[in-house]
Amino acid sequence: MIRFDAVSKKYPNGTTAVDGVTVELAEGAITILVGPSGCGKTTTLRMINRMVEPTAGTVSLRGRDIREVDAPELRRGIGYVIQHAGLFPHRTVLDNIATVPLLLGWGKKKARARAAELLELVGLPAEMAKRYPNQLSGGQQQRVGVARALGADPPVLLMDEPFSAVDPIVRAELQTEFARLQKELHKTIVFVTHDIDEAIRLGDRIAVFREGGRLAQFDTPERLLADPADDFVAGFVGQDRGIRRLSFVQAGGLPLREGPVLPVTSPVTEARALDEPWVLVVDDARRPLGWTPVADLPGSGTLADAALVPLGHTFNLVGDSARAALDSALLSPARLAVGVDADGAVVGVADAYELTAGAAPANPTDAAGSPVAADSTGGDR
Ligand SMILES: Nc1ncnc2c1ncn2[C@@H]1O[C@H](COP(=O)(O)OP(=O)(O)OP(=O)(O)O)[C@@H](O)[C@H]1O
Repeated sequence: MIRFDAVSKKYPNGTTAVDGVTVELAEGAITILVGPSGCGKTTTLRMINRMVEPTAGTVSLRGRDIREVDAPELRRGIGYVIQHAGLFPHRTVLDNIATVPLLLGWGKKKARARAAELLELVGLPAEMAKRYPNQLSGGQQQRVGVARALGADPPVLLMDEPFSAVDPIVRAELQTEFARLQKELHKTIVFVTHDIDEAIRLGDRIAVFREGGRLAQFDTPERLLADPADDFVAGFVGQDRGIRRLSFVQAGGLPLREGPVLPVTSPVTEARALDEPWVLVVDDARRPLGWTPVADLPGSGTLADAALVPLGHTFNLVGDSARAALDSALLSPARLAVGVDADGAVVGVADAYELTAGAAPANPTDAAGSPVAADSTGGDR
């Protein structure tokens, strides 16, 4: 656990970068430091590995004041990843990753074996080991940067805007990989970003800083969205926080109704009798085939003769979030989200109003469910 106790940093030029921060960062969790430019995130991060010394207060790691620990010894237990990866250009990928084990005197063979393991861990193919950093894409370089920081298996990882220099698609990939990696590794991670979406996606806890280096709120992503401490935090998390919050509600608890759902073998007369504008046509295993507008149905025959309009997408009651469900409603031609079970069979439908009424309790502390790991519609929470 990393503890900041009334920590301030005033640089010699008079800038107060961090002002009286008291916060406890949990072991084995990802804490995100987020806030506008110049609000003291990097300074705060660097005070953990003594690259910056506080001018007041105490930073402690597992109960020990870090001033009592030799900086090199302290840093051996703390990996550090920065924007643009900061790789050594004249060393191969493998040697870059092996840097810290070599510094620790592991011997070349053991250090390289470890580096090869890490290359695989971060999802890069073995043949990249011999390349030089400039022969990799930005995203690949960042992965190497993460692998290098993990070299000596440090319990703590500091990451300063590690994914900011890549395009949004690669960035999303890196975030997904990083979340997967952390599930395996359970490191204590402190991660700086100015991107609130990244913070919400990756953080177990988020520290929102305001200008002047003060902590505006320290909370779970869900609480931050549901109950921002003040106007600054509300503005920073964005206008659409209500929708984003739905990412933290499991779809399993949403209220669904039977809806206008009929097997493809049903006569068209049955579809008309439902007195609904759209009917969802399903196969014999209740898997959805498509929506059909009742007004366009042929005069006779079965729904097999009906023209089907694509569904948009369904949402899964196991594993998807309420946000995926809402998206499903908004993209549906019938404006009805289709909830399916693990076999893809239709369980029920709901419109956007029904979904959000069921998913967003008035009292934020009642919010149902825990964070949903992955959102099958693209996870863009
Ligand atoms: N070495 C330094 N000397 C003087 N002032 C500094 C120094 N490093 C940072 N600052 C100032 O301290 C404040 C906080 O900087 P810091 O880099 O911690 O902010 P940040 O939130 O990480 O910013 P960004 O998102 O732009 O990277 C800024 O006003 C910055 O100009």
